[in-house]
Amino acid sequence: MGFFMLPLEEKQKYPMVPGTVQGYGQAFVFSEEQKLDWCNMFALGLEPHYIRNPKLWPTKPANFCETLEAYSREIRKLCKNLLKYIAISLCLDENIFEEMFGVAVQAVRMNYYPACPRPDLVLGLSPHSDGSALTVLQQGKGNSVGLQILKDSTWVPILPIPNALVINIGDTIEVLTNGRYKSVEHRAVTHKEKDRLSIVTFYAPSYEIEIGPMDELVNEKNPSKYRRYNHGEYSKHYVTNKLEGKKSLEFAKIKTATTN
Ligand SMILES: O=C(O)CCC(=O)C(=O)O
Ligand SMILES: [Fe+2]
Repeated sequence: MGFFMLPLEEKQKYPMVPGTVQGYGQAFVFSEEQKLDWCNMFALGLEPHYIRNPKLWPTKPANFCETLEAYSREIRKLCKNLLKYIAISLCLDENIFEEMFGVAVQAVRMNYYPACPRPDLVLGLSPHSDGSALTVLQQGKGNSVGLQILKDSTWVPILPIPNALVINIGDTIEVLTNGRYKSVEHRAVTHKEKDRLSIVTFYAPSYEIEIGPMDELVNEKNPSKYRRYNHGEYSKHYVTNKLEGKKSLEFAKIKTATTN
C-alpha cells in the first residue's frame, strides 16, 4: 500500500503517459466520453530487462524496488511451475510452455481502489479477461471484497483467503490450449467505506513468438478455434483497446463462415 499513500505530487513523478502502459495513472482510457474506472494504477514492466523504464521506478518508499524484485522472482518461479502442471494436466511434455515462451514477459500492476461514495454507479475495474498466459493476483490483507468472476452468467465474488494468491488463466493459454483452458472474465467492484489494493502479476510469452492452438490439442473432433498470430501484436491490440469482457480475444478467433 506504501506507494499509494505517498502525496500526489510524489506519485505524479512517475506518470503513465497516454499511449503507454507503465507508471502511475489510469490505463485503458481512450475517449473523453468514457466513464472512468474507480482505480489508480501503478504498473511496471519487469522482465526481460529491456522492457523496464528505470525512470518509473520510485525512490520512495525506500525499500520498494528491492521488495518488488524479490517478490517478482518468486512469482516467476510460481508461474513456471503452474505452466508445468497445466502441461501435465493436458498430457503434454512438462516443459512445453517454457520452451515455447522464450524469455517470458513479466509485468506487475498495483491497483488501488479508494472507497467510493456510490459503488452502484461506478466499477473499480471494467469486465475483462487478461491478455497474459497466467495472472497471479494478491489482495491486500483485511481489504473489502472487490474481485468478481463471471461464472454461468453470474458475477461471483472471490473472497480473499489470508496468505493465498488468486491465479487467473489469461487469453494466451486459452488460445494455446485451443479452449481446453478458458480465460476467466473478471471485474473489480468498489466499496462504500473501504479501500482496496490488489497486486497483479502478468506472465506471458516473449513478444516475438507466434501463438496458436498447439498441434497436440487440434484434431478432427477439436478443430482449431483460433488463428496463428504474433504475441507482440496481440499485446499491442490488447492495450490499445478498452476493457470489454472477452472482446479482445475476438482478435484471435477464427470466424466461421455464415451463409447470409
Ligand atoms: O483488483 C482486482 O482484483 C482485479 C485486477 C485485475 O483484474 C487486473 O489488474 O487485471
Ligand atoms: Fe484482470
